[in-house]
Amino acid sequence: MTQPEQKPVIGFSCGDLNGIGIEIIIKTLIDSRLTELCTPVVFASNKSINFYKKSVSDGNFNYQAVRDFQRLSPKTVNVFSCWEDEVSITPGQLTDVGGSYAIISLTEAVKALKEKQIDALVTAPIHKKNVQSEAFPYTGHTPYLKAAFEANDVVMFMVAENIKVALVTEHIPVAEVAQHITREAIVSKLKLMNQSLKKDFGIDKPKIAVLGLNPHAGDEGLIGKEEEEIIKPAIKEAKQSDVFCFGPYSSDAFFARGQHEKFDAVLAMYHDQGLIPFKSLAIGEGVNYTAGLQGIRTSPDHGTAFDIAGKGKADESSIRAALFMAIDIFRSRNGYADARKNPLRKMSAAMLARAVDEKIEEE
Ligand SMILES: NC(=O)C1=CN([C@@H]2O[C@H](COP(=O)(O)OP(=O)(O)OC[C@H]3O[C@@H](n4cnc5c(N)ncnc54)[C@H](O)[C@@H]3O)[C@@H](O)[C@H]2O)C=CC1
Ligand SMILES: NCC(=O)COP(=O)(O)O
Repeated sequence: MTQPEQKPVIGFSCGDLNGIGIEIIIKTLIDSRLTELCTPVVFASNKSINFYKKSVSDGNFNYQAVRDFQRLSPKTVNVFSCWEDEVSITPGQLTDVGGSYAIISLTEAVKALKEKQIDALVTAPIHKKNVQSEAFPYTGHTPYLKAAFEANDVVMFMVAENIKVALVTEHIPVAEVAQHITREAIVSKLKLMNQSLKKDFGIDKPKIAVLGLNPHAGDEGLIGKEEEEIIKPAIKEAKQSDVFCFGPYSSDAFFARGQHEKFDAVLAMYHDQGLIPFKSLAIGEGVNYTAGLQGIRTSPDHGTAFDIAGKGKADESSIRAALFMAIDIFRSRNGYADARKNPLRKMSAAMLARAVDEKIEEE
């Protein structure tokens, strides 16, 4: 892996072979100026890259194929060959092949992230259904990464310039949401958000809003008890752990009235409660970040988009934002560590004034 002051090595997993993943990766990395900021490594195969090169208007995408991280070129895009097989690529179709090669790419990339061969990983979208297997029983990248890194907890953090939204529950049926809203889960997500906002986004004293679960945040217990019995006590507990958090707020008007602008981030109770306002306000430039993980993983905020796959119509703005965010977080984490290397630097002037010099006995 690179030294902090050098440019980071950023891996890309290719996502579903029949989705828009490889197309948006090519559309992003075709801009050769990016190699001044990072060394990109795409986990895929030459043939799959060549297949999608055609759907990019000028098709003029240069790369070098590698099988050894020692041979990465810092001057061009590197394609790390994960398979040599002849694979049938059928854009727009939900096939086992599309899913299984997505997982080959992802597992190879995550291995590289864990072994610090790459500094951060940008994942292109997978289809949740066709990746299911005994080896991959996960409803997405987030739970897979949590298991791969043996993390106690992680939080799905949707991040854009103008809005940051994290989720308590992710990909579970709506019928099961309420039973997963627990005090422990909320406190854990709040602590992870707080830590991530400081360490990854450089916000010293983050201010977090917590949404309610029920209409009108339960209307003082009339329309559901979760706010009174679970969410308010969780906010109180998190505050005692130095998390500057407030709520629960009624979610229906929260974003429409611009309340999110008064906070550094918002914790939503379930997927659509957070992602509908997020995607509407991030206007195509939102990033899905897995906070709480030792490794850095970002992703575009959209899915496989089978309806437009292979047609050259996919917009790469979100995956480009995911790449820039991965680079920023890499820098921010290193800066955070550096700034705290010497605790003396954190001492206030008053503390320094009160400090008494250690007596050094003369020989
Ligand atoms: N990070 C990941 O791996 C993600 C995976 N998914 C998965 O993707 C699959 C399809 O999900 P959907 O709900 O249909 O959402 P989707 O994001 O794939 O598509 C929704 C609509 O947005 C359009 N769209 C999406 N990305 C676009 C882009 N970059 N440029 C232009 N148009 C774009 C699509 O054409 C479609 O009309 C599901 O299996 C879902 O679970 C969804 C979100 C993230
Ligand atoms: N709605 C976000 C999504 O589907 C991505 O999930 P994950 O793959 O990042 O866990």
